[in-house]
Amino acid sequence: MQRLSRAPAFASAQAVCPRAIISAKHFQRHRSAKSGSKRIWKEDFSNNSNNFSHLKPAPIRIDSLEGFDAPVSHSMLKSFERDGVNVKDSKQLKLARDLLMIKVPLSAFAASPSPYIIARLKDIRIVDEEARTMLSDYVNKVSSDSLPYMRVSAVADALRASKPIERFLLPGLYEFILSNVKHVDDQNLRTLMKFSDLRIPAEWYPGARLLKRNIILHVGPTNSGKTYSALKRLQESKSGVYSGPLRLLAHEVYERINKAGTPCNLLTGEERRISDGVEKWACTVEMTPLTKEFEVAVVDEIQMIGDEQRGWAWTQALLGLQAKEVHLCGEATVIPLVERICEMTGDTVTIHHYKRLTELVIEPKGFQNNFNNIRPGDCVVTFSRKNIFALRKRIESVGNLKVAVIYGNLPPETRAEQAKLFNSIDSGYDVLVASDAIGMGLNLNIRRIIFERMDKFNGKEMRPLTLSQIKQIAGRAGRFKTQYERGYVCTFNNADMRILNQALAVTNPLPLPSAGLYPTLEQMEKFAAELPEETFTGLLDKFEELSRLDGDYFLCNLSQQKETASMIQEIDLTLSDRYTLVAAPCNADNGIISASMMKFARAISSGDELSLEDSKLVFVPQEPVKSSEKLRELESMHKIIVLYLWLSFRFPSIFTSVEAAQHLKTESEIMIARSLEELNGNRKYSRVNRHAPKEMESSLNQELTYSGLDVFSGKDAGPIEVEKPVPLIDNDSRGHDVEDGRVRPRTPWHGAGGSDRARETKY
Ligand SMILES: Nc1ncnc2c1ncn2[C@@H]1O[C@H](COP(=O)(O)OP(=O)(O)OP(=O)(O)O)[C@@H](O)[C@H]1O
Repeated sequence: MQRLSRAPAFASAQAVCPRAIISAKHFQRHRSAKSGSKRIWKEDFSNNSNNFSHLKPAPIRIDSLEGFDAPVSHSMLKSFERDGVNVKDSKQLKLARDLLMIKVPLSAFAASPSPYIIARLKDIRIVDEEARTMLSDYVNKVSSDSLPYMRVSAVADALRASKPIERFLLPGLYEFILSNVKHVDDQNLRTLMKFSDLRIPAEWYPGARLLKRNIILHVGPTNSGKTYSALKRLQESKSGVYSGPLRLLAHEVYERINKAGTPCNLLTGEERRISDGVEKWACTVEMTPLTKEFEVAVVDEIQMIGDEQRGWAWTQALLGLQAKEVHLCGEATVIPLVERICEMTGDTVTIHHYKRLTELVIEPKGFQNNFNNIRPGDCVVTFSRKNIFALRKRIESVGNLKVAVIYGNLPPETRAEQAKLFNSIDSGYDVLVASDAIGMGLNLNIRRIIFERMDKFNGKEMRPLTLSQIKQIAGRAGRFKTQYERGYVCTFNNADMRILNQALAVTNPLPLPSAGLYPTLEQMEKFAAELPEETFTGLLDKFEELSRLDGDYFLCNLSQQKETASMIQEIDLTLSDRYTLVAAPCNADNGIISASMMKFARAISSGDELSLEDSKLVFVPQEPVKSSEKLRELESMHKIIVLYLWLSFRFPSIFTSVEAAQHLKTESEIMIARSLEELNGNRKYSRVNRHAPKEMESSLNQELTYSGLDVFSGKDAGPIEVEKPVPLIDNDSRGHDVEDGRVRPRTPWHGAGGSDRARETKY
């Protein structure tokens, strides 16, 4: 692997930086001499946490406040009144509430900094007393809302969105240090911070900025006809594009438009049906064409702009689509965010509100843990694959009912097939057992949604469902113009009914605080040129650490990309290849899929053609499989084929056997469907008898508190009385804290690279 040499970064930092010379204005105290050891550092912080007890929210400054349109609970209002807050002033109230929210995490950030923060400060030669002072001063500045680049509202929004708070506070801390500490000054670091500056993403799309766009927001609950109206405009237009979250939805629109007699192209990660001169497009949102001009664009499920992993694709579509009329369909929680973004881009915003077309009723008694209560048209929602099969077995054993299943790991085609079986009166299928994969993209004739549980494993821990998830899933019951126009919803366990009642009573859920971003290839190339020795994972880490964002944006979680990057690190590839490969649909936790990814990456590295047959990675059995484990393997085979197809569009000279791959894909889908039919779960369903989730810090809890509702008491349920929220008066638009940062911190990863080297260097 070709490498460019450079001096050890930290050594250069030591050479350049003199010891602490702290600006007299901001930092009166100097760090104690000769106390640089880690041990002393740790003791200093742990033993002196009381030193930070003076950290109190500063007095409210009305002139710096932002709009606030949410209700608060009576008890909170009373407590603010006692503290002298004029609760009739929405701005004062918002700041008081945000300050209350950030007080403890901010104090903790300064008083007990994590080893990560300590290490970052040490990197820039700030340790011990100086570091302690720095953190304390920074936190005081933040809580007095006087730093233009780190506002109280932004910190509170980050907390509400469960963002890692220290990650959020770090770029601001760097900025604060560089504007106040003279010894931290480094050209290389300034350059790195410049290339990772993500504060004005609207500028990345000059084509769209040249247009006067009208953004039409269609907001409302599920089943309210939002997408129907937007698609009508698309159909009437001369040229237009639909961007949806799922391959299934892109296919549906593609077929609908073609059926109506207008030719339409299809563009998804792994499928392209494109003809010259065709002016209508249906795409998955990541594939949205941003260089073509359209009359009308429709972006579906716009609330996914806040999705931790995929949010960037919606942001890119919103900022970059070149269409005079851009229709966004989704939840009302996006309104303030879209308005703020459009204020920046200069686009006009028109909002259309929708109401549910059908009635949704909460069954007061719930399901009462009785399988004899299952009826045709019911959909039981649970979140583990094993539970799905166990429940199917149990339901089929109790009554004379046949159960279809839908879960995320199934190919979209199989999910659509199962939905069709469930919807059809003649298929013999009566009941559906499904995961939250039913929340989007499927037309389902559901009479009643029954939540088997209200929490879900997120890869690390069990987390309560978010309000948006509960509403999205519950809203699937009762579909317009089907036999079940009135929908019902309940839970398996009585204890969960309280959460369901509360969640569905919320009419003003927490607004989405920010939109996702992802570094562009150009940004990564420039950034990498400064760090030619760095691995791709290291580059992503450092980009994440240094990137500065306006409060309306967040950097998407790059952990999946980093996992793939680490996996293929030893393979000789260009930066651009790596950038492409880390975005591939690849689950690094799945052994078979990651082994395939390695083989594919090696083929790209060598430049040798690789057919799917020759790769010997995929084996599709000729008979249905009989166990859940074997089915899982078959599902993985399908994913490898999809990965191959995905790569075939990006590296067409390497992955050439597209037709054979498509054929294998269809074969595997057929075999998965047949296996599903014959598979008899071998796990017995055991009823989970739990009370409502205990985590009082949960995101749902926060959302409910925000909405002025009482949160889980842990008591057994039944319908509850909902406290009436107190509406507030003002609804100002939020200002932007965009500023031209001029100061950057020194970091230890100093590279000597020029910008042209990134292309030459193999990463
Ligand atoms: N005016 C209408 N005439 C006929 N059918 C309609 C009309 N409006 C909506 N529908 C049908 O009602 C169903 C729900 O509409 P649509 O998919 O647009 O809802 P939505 O608000 O986008 O919610 P979801 O998130 O569930 O997609 C669809 O089957 C749609 O075809």
